[in-house]
Amino acid sequence: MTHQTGPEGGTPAAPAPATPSDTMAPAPHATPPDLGAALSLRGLWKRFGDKVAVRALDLDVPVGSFYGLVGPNGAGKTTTLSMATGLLRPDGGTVHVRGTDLWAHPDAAKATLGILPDGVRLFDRLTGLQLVTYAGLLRGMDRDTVAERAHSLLVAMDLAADAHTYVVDYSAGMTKKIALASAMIHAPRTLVLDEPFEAVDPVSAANIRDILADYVAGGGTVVVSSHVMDLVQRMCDHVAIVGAGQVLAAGTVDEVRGDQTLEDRFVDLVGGRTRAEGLEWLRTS
Ligand SMILES: Nc1ncnc2c1ncn2[C@@H]1O[C@H](COP(=O)(O)OP(=O)(O)OP(=O)(O)O)[C@@H](O)[C@H]1O
Repeated sequence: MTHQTGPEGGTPAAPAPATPSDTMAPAPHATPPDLGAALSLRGLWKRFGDKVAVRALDLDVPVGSFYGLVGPNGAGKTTTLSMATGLLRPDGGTVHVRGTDLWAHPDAAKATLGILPDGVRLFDRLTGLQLVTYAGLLRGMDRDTVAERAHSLLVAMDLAADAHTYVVDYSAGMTKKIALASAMIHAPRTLVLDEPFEAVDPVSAANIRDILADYVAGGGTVVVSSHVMDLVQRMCDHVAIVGAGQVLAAGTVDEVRGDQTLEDRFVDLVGGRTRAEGLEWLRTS
């Protein structure tokens, strides 16, 4: 269980204290990072101009968990994962990857991570095979191992027939899959995947779920952000619901959802259901 949950499990986490001026003051209840966790975030803050995207966010991802991060649009999921993986420097707070302070020792921490960022451009003038190979060589792997794994990954992602197609000519789903293959080639201990199933067809999604489940069964840790509650409920063993840059609830999926579906729990915590008023003009009959 992550430290955000109360003794009852998936109860809402105490809201991080918003200081009157929204300064990056550490939370008074601050607990030290969990150095045994796959990922331990403490007091993360990120601002974009006047907008506070992430506000004193704490999260612990246990080793060997399949962790879902869910939240409404603009909740701060991508910003959090970007800070947690070394892509975006936090304004405040710390990130520990299995006990290593990521922002103090980025090379050591990042070597153990595989990352599928959201919206980051790939070297799309390479073929799929070249891109995955390049990712392996960049990680310092030898050519024979890279060639062997690249082949296996392309088969697993159902991309073998398009191994020699330029990535720029891939569909959105194919691009997602080749980026995922590139994130996995060095057999990282932790995979952090931002919306890995977006635009991916159902058969490929099921194949990817199997690959990730095997990876977790073998001791790996997966963190995925997703909007698809049903998928998270079926696939993940832990979940954090994020809203307005804070963790609203976190723990095992059963703890967080209680006797509700995860989707109902999500709507309860996040709110925001609106009645479509003023759209009468859309009715055609
Ligand atoms: N580079 C940026 N510049 C300015 N504002 C940003 C930037 N990146 C994110 N934001 C803002 O920070 C907030 C959190 O954005 P973020 O992308 O982290 O949300 P998200 O939970 O991943 O959303 P979604 O589910 O829609 O992908 C949003 O209000 C967004 O507009």
